[in-house]
Amino acid sequence: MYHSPKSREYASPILENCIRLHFEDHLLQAKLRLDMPTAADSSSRSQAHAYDAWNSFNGLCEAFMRLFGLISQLAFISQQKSAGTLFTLVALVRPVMTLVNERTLWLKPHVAYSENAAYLRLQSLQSMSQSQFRGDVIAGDIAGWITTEYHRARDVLGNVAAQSVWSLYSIEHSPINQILAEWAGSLPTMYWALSAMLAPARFSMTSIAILQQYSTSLNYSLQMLFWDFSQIGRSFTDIKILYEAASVKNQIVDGDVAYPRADVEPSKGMEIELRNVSFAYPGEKSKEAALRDVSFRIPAGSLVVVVGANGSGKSTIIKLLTRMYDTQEGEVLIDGLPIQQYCMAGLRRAQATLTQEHKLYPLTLAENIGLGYAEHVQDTEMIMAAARDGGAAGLLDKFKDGAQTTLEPITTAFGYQLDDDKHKTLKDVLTKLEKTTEVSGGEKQRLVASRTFMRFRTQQIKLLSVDEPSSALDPRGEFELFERLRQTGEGKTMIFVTHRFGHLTKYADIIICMKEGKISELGTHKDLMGRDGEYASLYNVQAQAFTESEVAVAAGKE
Ligand SMILES: Nc1ncnc2c1ncn2[C@@H]1O[C@H](COP(=O)(O)OP(=O)(O)OP(=O)(O)O)[C@@H](O)[C@H]1O
Repeated sequence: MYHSPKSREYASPILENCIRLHFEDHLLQAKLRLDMPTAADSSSRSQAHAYDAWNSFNGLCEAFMRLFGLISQLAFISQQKSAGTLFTLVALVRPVMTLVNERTLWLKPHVAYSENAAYLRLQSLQSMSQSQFRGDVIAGDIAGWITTEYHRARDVLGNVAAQSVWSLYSIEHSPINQILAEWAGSLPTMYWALSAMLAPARFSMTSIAILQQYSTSLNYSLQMLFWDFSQIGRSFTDIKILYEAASVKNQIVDGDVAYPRADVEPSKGMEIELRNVSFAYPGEKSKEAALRDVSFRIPAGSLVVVVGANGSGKSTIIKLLTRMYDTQEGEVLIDGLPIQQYCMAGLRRAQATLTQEHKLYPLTLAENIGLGYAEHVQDTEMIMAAARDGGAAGLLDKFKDGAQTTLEPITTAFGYQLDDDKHKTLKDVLTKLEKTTEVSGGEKQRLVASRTFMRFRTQQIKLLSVDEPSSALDPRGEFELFERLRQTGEGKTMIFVTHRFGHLTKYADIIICMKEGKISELGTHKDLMGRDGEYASLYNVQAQAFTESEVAVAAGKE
């Protein structure tokens, strides 16, 4: 059969597409028919991918082609007068030895996982560079802590090999098999040479044949050398890309003025002013900017409540104050100086934020809370006190390992070629390893809130920004959290972004009401209620809900 590489190049993508689409359709239907409990059960969750089908098909074709090639080669050699069956057997010794001695995991159903605490710690810390944690890492100023802990874990790991499980498994522990295989590789040459010596008349072409064999192996060695060099070239490119990534310039440029400034009267709070600020998120598709010509001034130590409809720009104000972004127009002034002039680390050390975007780290509960004050991450007493403030103390008691529990640990476990019926024991092991400890959304919010209370213990906080952190909390939990935050932040500047602002309004010095990226109203509760505008309407909707529920409760009692 004539086989053209060009025709293969053309046909292969078409065939791959057909097979892929066929199996994608098949998998889609298989997944859609699953009910909720079955889908949640990891042992029955389909781990198949449509591209596996193509890979298997491709692999099978290659294997058959190779087998066909081998049979043709063997048939050709055994037909040669000067070679015969004995030579064919001699030529087969090495490939057979290699095949028998090869330790490969690919053909065995297996479950692999790591138990090495230092390795798992390294993986957890590495995962904290992912974008989902960026906000927390920047606001919490814990990049330094992560790096130190990473180096510590690497020292503990020492020389323990961290390659993939497949390469670790295939490493030959004794070199004897390898040496024997090398010798076996020379057997054909020895056969030719010996035969030529015993019957020189029959082997007039012997020397040429040996030379031919040498040239074949030389050719092979050269090809391998070429391949090695191309690999080295690729490695250099990879290293270059790595270095380039590390030297990419941040868009937010650090300032050099230390915060708090020595030339400003000491105060417990931070003075904030926004002057004609307009801001659109980089790459945002919306035609409207998130903030448009926003101006206000918050004296140090004020309690501010920001209200407004979804998407009106409330959270964006907090993001500008933590310098997650810089304004495109207008100015943000902190204690009278543009925010860009301050050294970011100092400015962030003076801030505590609590938002719905904060995440749980893949670390212990103690570290999740303690990282609010990285220097005291080992201080159990302080952590427990912060957990009590955040309403998470009861939660820590719930677990067998208490504060040392890791809720969402990095999992290194995976299974390969496991059949539901045949490999039940391995499947059970995998299910057990994959199990994470589940907590409710409200419990997560309590843990994250405890981290903020831990941060207060640095005694450096001058601004507390709270952005709707209580969506999953029950009403009592939310009320208690806001009360504790308010009391802990007494005297500091506090900004609360919330839709449920009823119980905060009586403490608010300033209420900012946002609408479509602009300030629609600004003043005290009394002022704004008197105006009977946007704020009054939002307030009345809440008040009405309370009144209606009271009427319903009263009606139920009758
Ligand atoms: N990271 C982002 N990238 C692009 N656009 C964003 C981003 N975050 C917010 N926006 C957009 O900016 C506008 C203001 O969003 P913002 O989150 O400040 O509103 P909000 O008043 O806090 O809303 P909510 O009450 O729903 O939390 C919205 O139109 C939103 O879609």
